[in-house]
Amino acid sequence: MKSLSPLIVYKTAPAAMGYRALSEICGTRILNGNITLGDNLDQGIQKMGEAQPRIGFIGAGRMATALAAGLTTAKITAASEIIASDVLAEGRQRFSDTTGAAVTESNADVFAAAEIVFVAVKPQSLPSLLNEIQPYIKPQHLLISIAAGVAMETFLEVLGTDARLVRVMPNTPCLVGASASAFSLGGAATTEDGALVHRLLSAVGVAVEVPESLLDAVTGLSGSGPAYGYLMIEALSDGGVRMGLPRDIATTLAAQTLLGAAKMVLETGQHPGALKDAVTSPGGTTIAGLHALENGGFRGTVINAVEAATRRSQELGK
Ligand SMILES: NC(=O)C1=CN([C@@H]2O[C@H](COP(=O)(O)OP(=O)(O)OC[C@H]3O[C@@H](n4cnc5c(N)ncnc54)[C@H](O)[C@@H]3O)[C@@H](O)[C@H]2O)C=CC1
Ligand SMILES: O=C(O)[C@@H]1CCC=N1
Repeated sequence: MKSLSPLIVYKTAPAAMGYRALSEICGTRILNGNITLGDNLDQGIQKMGEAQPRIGFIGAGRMATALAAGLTTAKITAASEIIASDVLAEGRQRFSDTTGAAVTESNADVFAAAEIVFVAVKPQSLPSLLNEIQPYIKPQHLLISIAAGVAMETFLEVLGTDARLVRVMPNTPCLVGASASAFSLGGAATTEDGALVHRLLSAVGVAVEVPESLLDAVTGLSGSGPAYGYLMIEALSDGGVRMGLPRDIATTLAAQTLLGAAKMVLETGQHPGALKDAVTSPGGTTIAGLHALENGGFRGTVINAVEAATRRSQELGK
């Protein structure tokens, strides 16, 4: 085992990887919240709090709650290492009930306690928020914006170009470890910051790095996309009910069918069109259903939906 000073342990342990990363790096063990140092370490970090960068959320709404709950379920961090602020008591209550993490009314508290800070307020709340938090941001902070549409330039104009900033477009299935996220680095964000964000997002689903110019399209597709999926599931279920199936059975079959189709695309690597053809017998049932969908403009409607949501994301940033 290497002999490392606490400072190097602190800098080397990927922020937010928590107990697990510290253990891997320096052979520490955690007992009752205290670190037992590896045999060959020179000296010690006595308490976890001295070594562990924490994760903060400004805005404890639906997306922040889903992310925090997903991260703790994935054991990438502990609830005790998360703090969130919200102006609304209701938001704070829901966040703490769902995640078990600390909450506060004060955005300053979050910057004092956490080094990785997700900005998770609505785009419309951002202009005043940025002015408020500007004095709290120090070099140790990595800022992660999940706001739809808002370019990193808007942040950096207020915060200065030396702020370490990453823009992420996640989606709510991170709650169940099945999100699709994309991110871009900005400001003074380093490759290590990018690797850290990739690890965090990968713990709750799939994550890809894209140029910032593509993030509005990502928002129109996967950011908003879960809602399109729910609509499809609900519609399939309605179809089943119309044809006589009980509602609970229809919804289970509809959701599992979309899950199965998605897994087939991701796990076989086959083109969706080829997989569709494998379901479609000549003169059979599937082509009758597909014909009805095509007559209703299904593909064009879905393409229009992604386009409309992308355009709205672009507007929100203006
Ligand atoms: N909901 C979703 O599926 C997704 C949302 N996003 C983005 O995440 C962000 C948050 O969205 P949601 O969680 O859906 O909204 P939300 O409305 O559920 O949460 C936002 C929270 O921010 C709080 N807030 C407002 N001003 C504040 C301030 N000055 N200081 C502290 N807290 C403040 C609000 O009280 C609210 O609880 C948005 O920018 C949205 O574009 C991104 C991807 C998906
Ligand atoms: O509807 C919205 O504006 C947010 C951004 C992506 C998903 N929900």
